[in-house]
Amino acid sequence: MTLLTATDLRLSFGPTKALDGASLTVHAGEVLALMGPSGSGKSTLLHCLAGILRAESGTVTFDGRELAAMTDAARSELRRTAFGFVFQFGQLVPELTCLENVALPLRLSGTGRRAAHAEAASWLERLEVADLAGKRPGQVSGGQGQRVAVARALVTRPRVVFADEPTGALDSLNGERVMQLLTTAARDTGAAVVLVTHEARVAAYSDREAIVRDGRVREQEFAR
Ligand SMILES: Nc1ncnc2c1ncn2[C@@H]1O[C@H](COP(=O)(O)OP(=O)(O)OP(=O)(O)O)[C@@H](O)[C@H]1O
Repeated sequence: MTLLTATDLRLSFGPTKALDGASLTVHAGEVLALMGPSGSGKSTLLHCLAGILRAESGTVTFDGRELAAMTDAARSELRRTAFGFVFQFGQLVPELTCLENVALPLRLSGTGRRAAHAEAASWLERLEVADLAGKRPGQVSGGQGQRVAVARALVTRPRVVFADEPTGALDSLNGERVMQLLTTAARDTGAAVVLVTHEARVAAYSDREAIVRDGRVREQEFAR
């Protein structure tokens, strides 16, 4: 089932054509890796798909709704409820404990403190970092922080998780483990994952690879 579609996206930053007619389809529940050379437009495409950036032309449709036609409030609501995000670093709130960080998206959606904390604790356990619940992000390692970030991205049971170089700051062992945990949890909950990476061993966890070159999606391959 088609979940998210980008059609003929174009977006320039000054003279740089970051997207130059990019089209892509994301199917429900699949893990899709966006690969390609540095500067080819992968992050820009991810941000347009997630409704963070708006293309100058072209359309992005999620579940039959065109993002650009939605009000800002509706788009924010969609990002909060249907989308999860994992970035390379810096996405955890430093003043909050790991448990509070994971509970935050639920609290913002109106879930009570006790229920949000219970759900967050179960996600920390799933990501094998239950022992970090009371620690602040500054007190945990990079790999542990990314596990907490994955828990936070999945706690609302989103339809899509957008991950931009989620293992980019980790060594290969930690990176592989984070990818295993992310893809297993996403498959368990039925979330699709759109993943930007330049590492083949990270892309190996995907169902499908799309190659971005010069602001376009050149190939979409079924990896395995
Ligand atoms: N905010 C911005 N302002 C100016 N130029 C930008 C901006 N964002 C992206 N670009 C430019 O647009 C092009 C595409 O960038 P993008 O980050 O999407 O590429 P990428 O494929 O994700 O690269 P990398 O693999 O190095 O992260 C690059 O030439 C980049 O320098």
